[in-house]
Amino acid sequence: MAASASPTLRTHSLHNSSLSLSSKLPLSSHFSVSLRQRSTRSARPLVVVVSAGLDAKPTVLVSEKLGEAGLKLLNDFANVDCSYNLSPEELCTKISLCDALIVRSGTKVTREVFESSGGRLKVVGRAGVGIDNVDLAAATEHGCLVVNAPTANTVAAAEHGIALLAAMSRNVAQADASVKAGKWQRSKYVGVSLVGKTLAVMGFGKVGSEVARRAKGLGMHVIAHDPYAPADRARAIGVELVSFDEAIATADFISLHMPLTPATSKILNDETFAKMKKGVMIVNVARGGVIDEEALVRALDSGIVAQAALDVFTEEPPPKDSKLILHEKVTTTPHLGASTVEAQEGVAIEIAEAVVGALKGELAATAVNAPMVPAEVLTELKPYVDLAEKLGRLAVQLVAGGSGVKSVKVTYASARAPDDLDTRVLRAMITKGLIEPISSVFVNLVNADFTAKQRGIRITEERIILDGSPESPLESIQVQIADVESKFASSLSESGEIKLEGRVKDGLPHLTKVGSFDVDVSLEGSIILCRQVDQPGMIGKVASVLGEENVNVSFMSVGRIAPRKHAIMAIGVDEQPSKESLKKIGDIPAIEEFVYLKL
Ligand SMILES: NC(=O)C1=CN([C@@H]2O[C@H](COP(=O)(O)OP(=O)(O)OC[C@H]3O[C@@H](n4cnc5c(N)ncnc54)[C@H](O)[C@@H]3O)[C@@H](O)[C@H]2O)C=CC1
Ligand SMILES: O=C(O)C(=O)COP(=O)(O)O
Repeated sequence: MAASASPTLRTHSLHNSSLSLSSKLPLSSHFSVSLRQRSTRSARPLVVVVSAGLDAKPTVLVSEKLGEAGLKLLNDFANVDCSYNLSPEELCTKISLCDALIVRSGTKVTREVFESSGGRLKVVGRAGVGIDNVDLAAATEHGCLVVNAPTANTVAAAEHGIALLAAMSRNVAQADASVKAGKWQRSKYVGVSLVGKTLAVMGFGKVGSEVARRAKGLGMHVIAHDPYAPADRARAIGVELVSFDEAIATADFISLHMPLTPATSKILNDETFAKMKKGVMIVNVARGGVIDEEALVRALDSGIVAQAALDVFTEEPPPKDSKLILHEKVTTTPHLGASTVEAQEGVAIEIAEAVVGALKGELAATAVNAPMVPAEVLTELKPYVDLAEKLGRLAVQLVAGGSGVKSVKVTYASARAPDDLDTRVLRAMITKGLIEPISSVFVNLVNADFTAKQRGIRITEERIILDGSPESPLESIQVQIADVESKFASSLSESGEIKLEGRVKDGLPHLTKVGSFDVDVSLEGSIILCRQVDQPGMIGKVASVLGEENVNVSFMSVGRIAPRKHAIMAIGVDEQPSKESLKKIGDIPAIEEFVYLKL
């Protein structure tokens, strides 16, 4: 066995993962960005994704118009069904035949869609930024990864914001309609200048900062409000970050660029309009729901808001008789922010690559409902990911029928500083190993914590901080299941939990401890664990039973507490022995108990 660094007595509890995944994972695009910003190890952090486990060509349903370049990428890999304008019922019917779904903002991917998929839907790709039309909690619960294309339409949306700002300040839409109606009303459509005016950018993310940059070029004084934006990024382009109240009270123009979340829903309402400068002008290319539309009509009527230019609406398309749409001080476009030729090609490629990659089980850079793990961290953890799943798989098979798994403790021994070892992937894989052998649930990184919680399994994690070299991320992983009976009593620790420990040796996962016995078994194929009276000839006896049935033994290892007392023999087998052979092993007089475990 590899010499392990000696543990110090310092142990500390990491965190209790019994929280549901959905409550911990990003529920809005801004959250996923902030996670990304936290990563210091990689410029482009990635996410481990679902392996779709597809034998045949997968089917991808594209429910809204997607750029040709993206369709080509999809067609090279999958059967692509482009069905636009599906009713909710038609979508629910089709989805059970699809492995992936690609949408824009016009398709509502509701809980019913995930339920109707019968577990086949593995990835939803949003060809754009906003994922407010996708029920993320339902996606997570169904183990479905949601990816978006967060960058390719940023400039298009920013340019549209500027276009609306300029058009609105000079009454372009109203004047155009008037000329077309045969009028020539030069004095009616005198506008206001942008130069020297204060623009408040609400939401200083990708689009907001591009709008700010362009507005600076127009000679505007730009301030921004964004509780999560780093001040240095704002400073770098000469923008001051201010409070919400200060932004709306000092602005001549307000441009909205935040995601629609519970916190931003109707953030412009009667109360906040009342705090604005009389005559303020408002641009919205974010989401209709961030404005209370009825309150906006009142603010337009009272003159608080001089004009509004809106690309997005609470209901799309809005009702034809909407007072807001028909208001003479309102300029509208039908959600065109992302609709440039260039942006649509870019978005289509970005989403097609993400969806194909996810279906292949590769890493996804733009997952919005799974933890982000930088690529190099993942590469390093790969053998430990295998080890984690296999330990979970073995541990749960040791549980005697009838005793439900409730409490699992995972202990990581490592010389790395706690902040330098991200265990979310390992925890998810242990959960997968624990749950999949005893259920029909497909567990992945997206739904692992949620599934564990749903099944009442509380997983706690602990770290043992080792002295020694932090070169390797982990020395060992230990999985303990408390308050259960074991099929194999020798797997119980002194305090009565099922306890397994594993290590990575030469890049391969090994089982290194069962209960209090040291063993050394490479974790592949299947394993027979026997407890026997430690005496000569035992290995030969078991091997000959297996040999008679032509079951290939890949390795054997014996661990004992003291010579000539009890020993545990771990035998790796390539084929599954018959019941008769297993019985014969059990009948060998010195064998006190044994168990057959599949990996
Ligand atoms: N009209 C259209 O066709 C398009 C609309 N969009 C929408 O534009 C919005 C922004 O998109 P991106 O800039 O790409 O997203 P982003 O995630 O890069 O930026 C959003 C910013 O809003 C901030 N934010 C979150 N909560 C906030 C709050 N309560 N107050 C102020 N700021 C808050 C976040 O910290 C983040 O910096 C999204 O709603 C997106 O759906 C994006 C592209 C096209
Ligand atoms: O990317 C976004 O958030 C958008 O709003 C663009 O929507 P669309 O893809 O044009 O339906």
